[in-house]
Amino acid sequence: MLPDKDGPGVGGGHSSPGGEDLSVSLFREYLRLKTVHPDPDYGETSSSQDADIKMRLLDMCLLGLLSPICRSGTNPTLKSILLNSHTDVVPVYQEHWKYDAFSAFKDAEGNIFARGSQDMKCVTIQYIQAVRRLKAEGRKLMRTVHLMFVPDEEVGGHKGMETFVKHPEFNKLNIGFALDEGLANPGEAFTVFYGERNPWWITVHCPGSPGHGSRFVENTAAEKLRQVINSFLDFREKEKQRLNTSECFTLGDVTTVNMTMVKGGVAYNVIPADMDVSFDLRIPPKVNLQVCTLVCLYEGVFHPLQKSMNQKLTSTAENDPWWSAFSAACKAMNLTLEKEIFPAATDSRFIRAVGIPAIGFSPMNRTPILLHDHNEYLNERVFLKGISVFERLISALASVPAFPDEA
Ligand SMILES: CSCC[C@H](NC(C)=O)C(=O)O
Ligand SMILES: [Zn+2]
Ligand SMILES: [Zn+2]
Repeated sequence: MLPDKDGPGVGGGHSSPGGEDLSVSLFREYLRLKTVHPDPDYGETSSSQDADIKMRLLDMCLLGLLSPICRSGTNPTLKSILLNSHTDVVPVYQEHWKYDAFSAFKDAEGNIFARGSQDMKCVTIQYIQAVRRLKAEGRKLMRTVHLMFVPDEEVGGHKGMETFVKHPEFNKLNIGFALDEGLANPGEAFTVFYGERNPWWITVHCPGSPGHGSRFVENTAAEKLRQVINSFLDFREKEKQRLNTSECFTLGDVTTVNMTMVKGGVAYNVIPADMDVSFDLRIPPKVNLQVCTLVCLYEGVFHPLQKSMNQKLTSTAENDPWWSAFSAACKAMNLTLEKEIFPAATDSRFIRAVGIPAIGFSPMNRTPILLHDHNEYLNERVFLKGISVFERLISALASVPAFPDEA
């Protein structure tokens, strides 16, 4: 995917014969690669080489490719900066799209429509182009910068970042601070995420007495199922009220509960011996997870598919060196930041879990949140501004002075 030195180049006002900025052309080219679940084609994303950036493929997982790329710093013993992005995208309902979701169609306003335009192929190309611009300008970076392109984030990261953070190769990168994906902001401000809610995907099994569909059988599975559904949905209603009645709350501050699957039954006239109901819960980092576990156990046997217990937050204290470099660079660019807890789950949770501070940040203001939605798009001007934003941020983060224990 990465073009050669003679390829599209660093953009920044340089345009292709069609008059399009070269970075935009590269972005659209990347959007056309079908790295879409359930059968993402990761092949092309990792096939090319780049003369500016040293690239290594690590094929340690069964399905995916993990590709750390490094731009060496002048002091390689210092902790490095990780710019992480996932290469996979979620499926589309093509019939609901105005344009082919993998054509990267650009309309007259410069809106580029494609799956992944917000989540998160924009950020991948912005990182690459920002690092190249720094290189082209001859800027020396004190700390090494690693770009990592990981697979399978959209299906839980098991064959991607979850595995990679435990691998010795990850350790060798000596990462001190990471950037990963965030969300668009419809207003003027930019949202930054310093933590995430814990995803719990649980199935409650409701066994009961079977019998003929014409009788009043006691203790049926459906009665148990109803109790379970009622208590989960009652809690959902309370949390929804809490969100709607407090101005200071965002989605990341409350627990969401959604019933997402129900299974059971074999025939109209046979009372089933069991029924299953599944929920997607997202629990804020400050909620006591032990209590949640007890509540769930009280409801019945449950089999968690996802049950993240990681409650680590990244410091946004004024005196934190990483945050202070990040926020000062944003201030210098007159960007207003809104700090939030990420409502869903990203690879940042695995990075934070191994003790590395991570900030979720996709520089997309004046943009509706359309990740996983129909007609996902990003405007080319917003995209291009993001490259300049990352250029300043990367430079600031790579210049964070050595800590006493790094000397
Ligand atoms: C829990 S693993 C699935 C990850 C997915 N991430 C996003 C950003 O949509 C989610 O939160 O559902
Ligand atoms: Zn994403
Ligand atoms: Zn996603």
